[in-house]
Amino acid sequence: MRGDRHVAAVTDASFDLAAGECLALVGESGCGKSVLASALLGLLPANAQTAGSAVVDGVDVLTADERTLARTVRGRRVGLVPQSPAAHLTPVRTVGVQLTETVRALTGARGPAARKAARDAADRAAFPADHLDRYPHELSGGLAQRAATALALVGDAPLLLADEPTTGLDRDLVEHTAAELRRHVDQGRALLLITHDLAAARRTADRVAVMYAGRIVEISAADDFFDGPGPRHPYAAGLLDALPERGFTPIPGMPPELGDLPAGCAFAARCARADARCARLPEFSGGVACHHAEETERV
Ligand SMILES: Nc1ncnc2c1ncn2[C@@H]1O[C@H](COP(=O)(O)OP(=O)(O)OP(=O)(O)O)[C@@H](O)[C@H]1O
Ligand code: NI
Repeated sequence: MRGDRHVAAVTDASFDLAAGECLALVGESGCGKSVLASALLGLLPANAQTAGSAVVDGVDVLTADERTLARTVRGRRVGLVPQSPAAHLTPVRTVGVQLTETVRALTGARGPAARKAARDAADRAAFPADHLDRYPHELSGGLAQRAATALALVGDAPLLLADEPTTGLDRDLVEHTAAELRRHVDQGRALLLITHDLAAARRTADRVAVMYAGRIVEISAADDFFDGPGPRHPYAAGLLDALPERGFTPIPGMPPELGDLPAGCAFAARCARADARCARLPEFSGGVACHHAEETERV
């Protein structure tokens, strides 16, 4: 940022994701989820500084040059399911034409072969073939979502990245989108699902990663997280308790400014269990970053 100031948008994030697995990345607005996703697509702003590595199917996307990213990563190794399909699709071209263009760009196929590959991608995303000649504004929200997913599937990328794919959709459509994303996982793709919607995460994910103030503070199996024994990090427990069906109890206070983080645990100021140890940054170990995780009952 201007002057010498900087924002630690994502710090020490470490996780792996296997084929056929879905990891849900959850956390409050501004905690760094989308920045992490942008890093995996090589789409960080030009002034961003990175360290470490993020290997997707053999390519380190943090150090790869623009040409490598454009030719081998975006669409080919990582398929993006966008947050707002209506804004992602080109308004002046039909879905079929957009799909065919994407096939050409990613596979080099031409003519009938390209059109067949476009129809196949539509089919895999459950987009109806008789709607391929429609323009985006002629589609319902659900069909626009499937059209955008079809575009993400064209390059047969082993990793799908979905940033808030269910935001703004009504309940039926959320269920539907979650089920369809899960189907792609069951067919062998890896899915990083970024979401505010814990219900959608529960429906789709094998594991849950909770992010707070730029750090992953807990990673656990979705079954453990949602159904018991429950989250181990007090922040993760707070997120669950804030759900309407779990008492609607908000976490007191606000997350810290990422440009002005405390030296110790960033959650301590809002945490009922905070004590002197929390002035020191907790190590991430055994799936959780909290000084209290080992010695007490799960919260
Ligand atoms: N180019 C940038 N310059 C300065 N700060 C940035 C930049 N990009 C992101 N940030 C900051 O990084 C932080 C993380 O943003 P990010 O968009 O990843 O949050 P998020 O978890 O995706 O939130 P949301 O749930 O609202 O989408 C925010 O505090 C944001 O202001
Ligand atoms: Ni975001």
